[in-house]
Amino acid sequence: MSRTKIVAGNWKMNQNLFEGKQLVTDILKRSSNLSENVKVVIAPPFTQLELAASQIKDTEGFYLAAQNCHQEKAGAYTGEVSAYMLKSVGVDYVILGHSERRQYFGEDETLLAKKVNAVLDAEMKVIFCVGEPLEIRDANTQNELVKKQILGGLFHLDATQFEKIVIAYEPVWAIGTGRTATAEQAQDMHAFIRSVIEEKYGNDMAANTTILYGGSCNPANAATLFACPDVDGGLIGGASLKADDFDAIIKAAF
Ligand SMILES: O=C[C@H](O)COP(=O)(O)O
Repeated sequence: MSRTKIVAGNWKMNQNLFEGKQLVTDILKRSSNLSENVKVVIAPPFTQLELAASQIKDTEGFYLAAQNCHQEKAGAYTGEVSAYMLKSVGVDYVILGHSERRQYFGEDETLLAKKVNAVLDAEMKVIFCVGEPLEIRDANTQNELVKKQILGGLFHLDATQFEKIVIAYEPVWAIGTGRTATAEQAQDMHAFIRSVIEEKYGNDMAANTTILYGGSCNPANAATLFACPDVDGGLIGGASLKADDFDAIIKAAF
């Protein structure tokens, strides 16, 4: 088994250019000299990407992600940004399927499958988010929903393409709420996701796919979550906006 551990900071719609520049500087000050088996991914807003790319370019172990992209390469889509454009500013990963995109922008599996293709065509990797809202968790049908999200968004890919996918499990009820999934809940879902991957792509792919946990992850709970055998790091929201907290979470992944 050779899984890459990743700690990714999703800034969401936060930080102007100057605040973001300072945040990257502060993170680099604390978290450089990482071991090679942990990757740190910074996902700032579009406006920050080019600058952040120049700030991290000489620091080993740091990578850049965008938070979304359009599914087409170019055209009359006012206000949109394509994967092809993101690649040209040095983006390595694109986050797709985040529950906020699903909820506020109506993104469904059909659209997400096209976006996944666009990112892979542009030779970047995908951090594909899945996760259930509270009512699904309360009804104990979270496995069915997460399986449907993975099937619809990713299972059209061949094995070579699927190797470029990182999955992030983010229970919607834990995002920005301070209510974290227990280590047991996270482990159960991550193991289930691995079993779903195994059914289609086999044991090696299942064992090698990086699966992140996201949802109110912070310095106090990161080590416990990351100690779960099927949790390979985290997708961090609020705590990624504070350099000290993000650094502590990164160090919990070692
Ligand atoms: O993408 C990140 C997640 O939505 C988690 O956000 P949070 O850490 O603020 O709960």
